[in-house]
Amino acid sequence: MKSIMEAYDVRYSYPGTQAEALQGLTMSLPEGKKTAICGHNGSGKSTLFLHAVGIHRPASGRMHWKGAPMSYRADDLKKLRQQVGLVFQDPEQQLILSTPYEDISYGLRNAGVPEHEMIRRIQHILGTMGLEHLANTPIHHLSLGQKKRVALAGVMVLEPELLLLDEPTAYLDRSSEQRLVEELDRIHAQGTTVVMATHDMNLAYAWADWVLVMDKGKCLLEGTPFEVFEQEDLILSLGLEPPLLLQVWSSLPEHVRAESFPPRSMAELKELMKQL
Ligand SMILES: Nc1ncnc2c1ncn2[C@@H]1O[C@H](COP(=O)(O)OP(=O)(O)OP(=O)(O)O)[C@@H](O)[C@H]1O
Repeated sequence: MKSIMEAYDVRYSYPGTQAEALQGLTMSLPEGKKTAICGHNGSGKSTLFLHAVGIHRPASGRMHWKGAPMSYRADDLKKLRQQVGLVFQDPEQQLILSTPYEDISYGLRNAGVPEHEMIRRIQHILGTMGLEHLANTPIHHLSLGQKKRVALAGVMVLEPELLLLDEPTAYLDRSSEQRLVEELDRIHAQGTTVVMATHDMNLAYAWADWVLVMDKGKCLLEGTPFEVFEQEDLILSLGLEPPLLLQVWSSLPEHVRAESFPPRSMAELKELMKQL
């Protein structure tokens, strides 16, 4: 599997702290896939993302982008941040201007995109993300789900090759979550590598092609969702909840499991249940 970004033995401590947030992190993100990075609070997921866009720099070890060591020169970082988009967990940290239209145009303006091209790209992203009617609404009037979509639009308008999302579904209701996941699938289908950090094992299992599990600033496990989550004892020992679909699957009779694949959705589980 070709990787788009790698970390090699990366160590990092926040200024003024003793403890290391990344403690020799080695991992790779597969190109063209949907990857979920799981881990409990403080395992280092956000710190990894901040390294991925060059906001933080390893104290030791290396980050690689597309097979080459990352360069921290200002112009290279500017280029990197157009190719690697990061959506923060809290949209308030990301949305700085007063309306979605202005906010989405900010990155394009910074990137020096000509005015006519800027207008075309903003109209396109507002349309594809169903945000046209909110374009000139004050951001503080938007719901959390709407703010998260605007923050995503502001990153996607730069057409990154790698999209990183930190807890994109946190605090969203079921329908807003569904809508966001559909949006991510659409973005992925158009060729973007998509990576989300999440606490939601059910979502990671159902959505991802590839899963990384982090603990104490290291990557402990990686593989397909089934390969990772079938290691139930390890998942539990890391304080994570095994996905519900797999818990139900493992309680099905041996003969049903022997003749089928583990379900990735409720619909697939219901089909299996008919065999009982
Ligand atoms: N700005 C900061 N200053 C000091 N320490 C920090 C800072 N941000 C994170 N840390 C510490 O670094 C470690 C890794 O935190 P990080 O936010 O990367 O984890 P995370 O897996 O993203 O957690 P969460 O799921 O809660 O977002 C934690 O011990 C955390 O307390």
